[in-house]
Amino acid sequence: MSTPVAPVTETAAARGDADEVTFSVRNLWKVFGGNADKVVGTELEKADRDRVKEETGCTVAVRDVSFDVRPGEVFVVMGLSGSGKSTLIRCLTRLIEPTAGQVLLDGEDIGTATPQRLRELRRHKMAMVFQHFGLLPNRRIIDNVAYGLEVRGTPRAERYERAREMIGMVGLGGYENARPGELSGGMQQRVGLARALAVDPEVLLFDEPFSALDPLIRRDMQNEVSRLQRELRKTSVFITHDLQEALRLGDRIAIMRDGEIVQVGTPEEVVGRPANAYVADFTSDVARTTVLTARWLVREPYPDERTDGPVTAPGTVLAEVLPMLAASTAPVRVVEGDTLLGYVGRDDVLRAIAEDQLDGAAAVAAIEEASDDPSEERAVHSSGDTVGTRGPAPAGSGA
Ligand SMILES: Nc1ncnc2c1ncn2[C@@H]1O[C@H](COP(=O)(O)OP(=O)(O)OP(=O)(O)O)[C@@H](O)[C@H]1O
Repeated sequence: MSTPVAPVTETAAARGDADEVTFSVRNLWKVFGGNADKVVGTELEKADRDRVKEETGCTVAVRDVSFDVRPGEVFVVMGLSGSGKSTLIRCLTRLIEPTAGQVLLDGEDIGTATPQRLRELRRHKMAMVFQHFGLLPNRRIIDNVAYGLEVRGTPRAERYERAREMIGMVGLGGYENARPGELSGGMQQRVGLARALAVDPEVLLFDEPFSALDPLIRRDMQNEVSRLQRELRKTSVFITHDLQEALRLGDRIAIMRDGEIVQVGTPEEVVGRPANAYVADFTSDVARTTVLTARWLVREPYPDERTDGPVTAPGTVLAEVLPMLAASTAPVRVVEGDTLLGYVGRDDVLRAIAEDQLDGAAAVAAIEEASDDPSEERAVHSSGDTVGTRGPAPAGSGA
């Protein structure tokens, strides 16, 4: 092929510059109960939650969690109720004191910050959006949005100007003087969002912000967050128990189970190459063609294959690649900027669809079989990143 083909690694696009990190979380633990010191650093560290509870009366809410959040990314933490998501996000700001481990924000150790420094960080660097909005009911919308700036001591005219701007940004222009009780749930959550954005934080923390909203409004709010994210590129940690929400919003998703992170990966990695049977089961209802993109399947051309097919971007989902392939006998050319990454043909997409037809049980069984090798299991847990056995080989590997 005359055009250079960039190496395609599974997470290169999502990872960006791996050296840059906003949040760095290392071996974080939260054990609720008076005997926490009898758990971390003892042989009970490895015991399951029930045994720890039985022997010490403690609840292991977060267990030895490590991950990095990179500047500008939306890092979603997803898990069922009780998996430890809320505890984890609260440990990031020390709203809950971690039992052990380290949280660095831009390299600064949150754990050793003085109460005053912690207040400064919470006021200037981070803002939180809660499930139950947390609005002050007797204050007007504009006062609620300006609240964080008021606490910071920003002059009145300046904070109202900024609040008005943010209210406009979330689509609530005209409601400045209304009270929260006069607004619908979705609108109140927009106020919550405007309030968080008003302080121009470096990091936005979302704790199940849309769980109380009905499905259509919820969808609306997800689109709103996506739009704002495209415009503002705020580093965000987003907690949800809804897989579709995680897939829609996350640049990367961490899946939690019983306090542990079982996989961290892009939506494609989590759906296309689940790290274990639990994740496979979790994602088995997701239509792969709506999540996997051309980048996932891209390959070198076969000998004598036509190379004049339609052009598409690597981020195009397979559901949209399909009609292009139906209209052309040549494979699609996957192009990013000026670089031809490679090709995706009918067979490639058909194979991906065929895998989608595997029933959940078959997929889970295949993964269970693959993860019988204990070294693989260790790899998943030690790196915290995706190390699966399924998925296509990268282009250039001869696959
Ligand atoms: N203050 C607390 N004291 C004792 N146990 C707690 C406390 N807070 C949470 N837990 C326990 O820690 C575990 C993790 O709870 P957490 O609320 O973090 O999970 P979650 O994934 O956010 O669930 P949900 O979505 O239901 O809020 C649960 O077993 C919960 O009962």
